[in-house]
Amino acid sequence: MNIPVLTIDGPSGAGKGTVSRAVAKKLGWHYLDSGSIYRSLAIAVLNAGVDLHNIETIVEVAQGMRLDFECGDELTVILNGDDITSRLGAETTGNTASMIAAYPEVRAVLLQKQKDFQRLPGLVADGRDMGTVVFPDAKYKIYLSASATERAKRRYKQLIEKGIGANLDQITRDIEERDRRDRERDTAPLAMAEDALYIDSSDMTIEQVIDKVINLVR
Ligand SMILES: Nc1ncnc2c1ncn2[C@@H]1O[C@H](COP(=O)(O)OP(=O)(O)O)[C@@H](O)[C@H]1O
Ligand SMILES: Nc1ccn([C@@H]2O[C@H](COP(=O)(O)OP(=O)(O)O)[C@@H](O)[C@H]2O)c(=O)n1
Repeated sequence: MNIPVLTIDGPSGAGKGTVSRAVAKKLGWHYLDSGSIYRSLAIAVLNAGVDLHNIETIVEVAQGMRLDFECGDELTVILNGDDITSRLGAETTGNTASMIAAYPEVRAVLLQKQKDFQRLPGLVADGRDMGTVVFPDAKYKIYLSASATERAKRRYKQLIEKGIGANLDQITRDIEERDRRDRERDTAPLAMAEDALYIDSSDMTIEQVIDKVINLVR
């Protein structure tokens, strides 16, 4: 398939979403926020009151989940007819997503849903395993990171700006715990693809990161 894909993988708070959206807009390409698929499943599982160790039922919820993405200025996500956008960014959602994302059976159900986003004229795909598992043949691959302290500060600021109560120490602990879980899981762990370009954004502005990524593609 000759449809170009740019993958941007990395840990929580590195700037993947911000950079991916800006780059997709500049290039006129589609955008896949794969984390929002795992986050939506987390909400579906929490809504259904399923025990997070009950893999079989989580897989059934994933199979039956109907998701619609509406791309305006902000991404709107409709889960089984309900607008869940306001719940997507919560830390509980991200942490639950990271727990259920560790199950290979869950990842297998969500794989094709993600591949289907590859459409002309191109795709920017953001996540943990975009360059390693979902789009291993992608033409352009980035691994975007930043120190855990810097990522926690960014996440804290982002939550406060959204009017969501947050505690910096708790967020730092959550980020470290999520990093560990995402890196150590057996299936599709967070890892840099061998052919990816590594960018550490700790001391870079958002614009500097966007320029670097655009230069890679052009
Ligand atoms: N280079 C940067 N410098 C400062 N803040 C940044 C930078 N990149 C991203 N941010 C901010 O950090 C927060 C998290 O970014 P986001 O794109 O959601 O990260 P990710 O998708 O990797 O979790 C956002 O509020 C964003 O504006
Ligand atoms: N491609 C992906 C994307 C997300 N995820 C999981 O989903 C969680 C939430 O992803 P996200 O990209 O929305 O999280 P943030 O980086 O925005 O904090 C991650 O911690 C991962 O465990 C994944 O396993 N694979």
